[in-house]
Amino acid sequence: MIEGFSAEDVRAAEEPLLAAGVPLMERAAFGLAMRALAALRARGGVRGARVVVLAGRGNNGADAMLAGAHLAARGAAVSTILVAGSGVDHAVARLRSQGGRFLALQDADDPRAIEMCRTATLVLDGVLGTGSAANTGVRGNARTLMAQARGAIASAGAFVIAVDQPSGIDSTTGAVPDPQAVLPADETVTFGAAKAGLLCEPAATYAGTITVIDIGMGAQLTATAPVVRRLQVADVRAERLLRAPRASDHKYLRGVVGIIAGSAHYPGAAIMSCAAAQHAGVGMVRYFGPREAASQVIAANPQVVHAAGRVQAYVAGSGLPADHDSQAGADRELAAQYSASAAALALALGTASPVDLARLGLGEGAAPVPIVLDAGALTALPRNLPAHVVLTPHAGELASLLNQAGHPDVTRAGIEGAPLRFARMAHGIFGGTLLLKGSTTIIAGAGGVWSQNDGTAWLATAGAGDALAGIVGAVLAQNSSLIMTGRQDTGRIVALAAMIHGMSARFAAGLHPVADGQGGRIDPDPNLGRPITVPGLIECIPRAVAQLLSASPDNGGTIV
Ligand SMILES: NC(=O)C1=CN([C@@H]2O[C@H](COP(=O)(O)OP(=O)(O)OC[C@H]3O[C@@H](n4cnc5c(N)ncnc54)[C@H](O)[C@@H]3O)[C@@H](O)[C@H]2O)[C@@H](O)CC1
Ligand SMILES: Nc1ncnc2c1ncn2[C@@H]1O[C@H](COP(=O)(O)OP(=O)(O)O)[C@@H](O)[C@H]1O
Ligand SMILES: [K+]
Repeated sequence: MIEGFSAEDVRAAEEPLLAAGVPLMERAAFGLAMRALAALRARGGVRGARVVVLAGRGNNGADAMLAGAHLAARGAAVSTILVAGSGVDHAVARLRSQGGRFLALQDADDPRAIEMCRTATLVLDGVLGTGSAANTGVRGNARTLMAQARGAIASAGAFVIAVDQPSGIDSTTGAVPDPQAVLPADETVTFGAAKAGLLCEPAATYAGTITVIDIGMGAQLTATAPVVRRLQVADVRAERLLRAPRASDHKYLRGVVGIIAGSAHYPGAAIMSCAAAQHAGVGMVRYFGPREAASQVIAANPQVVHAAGRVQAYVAGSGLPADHDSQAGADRELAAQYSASAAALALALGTASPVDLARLGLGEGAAPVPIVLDAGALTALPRNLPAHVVLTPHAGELASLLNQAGHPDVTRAGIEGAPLRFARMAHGIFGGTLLLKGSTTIIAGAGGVWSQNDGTAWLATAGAGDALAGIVGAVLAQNSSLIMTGRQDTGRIVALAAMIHGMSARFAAGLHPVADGQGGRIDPDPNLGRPITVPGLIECIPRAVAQLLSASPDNGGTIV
């Protein structure tokens, strides 16, 4: 599990250690230097490599310079641009004593600074860390330099390491107030604990891979709730969030999903959602829809059952248009789908009428089960939804929901610029468990906020959301009784679904982890790979599930 804390909480955790004389900065700088050495070794070696340190006047710059001193001691040519004209004295002195050279920036347009960047092998961005008071981005000369240096550093092909965080991001929220002046990093080496902002967009895009350096303050943070968490493969295995079927299982014990999606005019979403749910390992998928749509769904997925009846979770709304009234008025099939979706929501809320129950093929006394509300089911929502009602909007759909809820100024672009903030805001208004789709998926629920980025940008393809809804439905169905009895956090299970979806996409795109030759694994750059289609993604879901199960003690498989 990666936990992301607020800058404030990390600073509070550091305080007693600093007061006790624990050398946090030395440890941070050493850890940073080790990562920098690894990057240099992978790029032709350390001796003679040109390292440029961008150092602000605070402790972030000091970390970068102290790491620079380690690199200089091993033969790298280290040049430091003191972007505020000066830096922490003892760090300047240490680096100077190892032969480091300095440019104290007085003129933001000093051509020598850009020239240094243009020939760099490695850049350490130590302009600003958690000490940035206001959410303004980098200011002053440093701002001008950062904006100009970006192009020069990119043209040099230099490897960029952000020290603690990319300078100018908001450490806690992930906001990037001045994107033109933020240097995109290949790796962020962060100290003590991940900062929450690194796990959230848009900052996450600038952070690259995140390495947390243990500087001995873990114990100080154990009592502090993280702002965000990220589920990892090892967590799924350790917590047994997925289980392989037992010899005694029959299909009803493995979970049944009911899918209320699509129509004869819009069958694609239903086909993909049903297929995704089935590939994620449920015992059965029931399709609730008109006969003509069902025949298309079954032609594509012969195992799907077109008969109402008991399920452990519903998925409603994928492939149904959002403008209910005009659509449903003209189309009886759509009207029937909307009312089935409303009936399933009523069942989840415990307010289903006999008519609702009959529509779902259930008898009196049927118990509430979890439900996913996607696309066309995401309108006119009641408030204070229970956690087992899962909403899966993208930014545009969330903007409409918030507009309807009395926030007319919220826009899609606004949400994309601050997904953590708006996901929490929407969760505060509607309750339930909210999954906000995007390049990083944010899940806000009663148990806290999760941020998953297991996918690839190849996922930005039509139908990927329909597959996600099916996978969420499948894992909810498999965990239905745990969720409904309060023994499992819905958000954690929804984060698992986002993870399965992302991993499947990476497999489909050819982004398989590879062995590093030392018993470890290297994840390839998620921006490489190849185009995917949603059917291709769906074919890879079993492989993702297998990987998540493989090392669990009762399964004994091998890592794929
Ligand atoms: N507290 C500690 O002992 C530790 C701190 N560490 C490092 O220290 C960093 C925090 O250091 P500081 O608190 O000194 O803060 P920073 O180094 O992040 O920045 C503070 C300096 O930047 C300037 N500044 C603030 N906002 C600015 C803006 N918007 N534009 C331009 N300049 C701005 C301020 O004048 C101040 O001098 C962490 O990110 C981490 O890198 C690590 O060494 C671990 C231990
Ligand atoms: N750039 C990206 N990087 C990673 N994942 C993405 C990216 N863009 C979209 N996704 C994911 O792809 C899916 C798209 O869903 P959605 O927007 O509902 O598409 P559709 O309506 O076509 O199915 C979501 O799971 C989203 O998180
Ligand atoms: K920094």
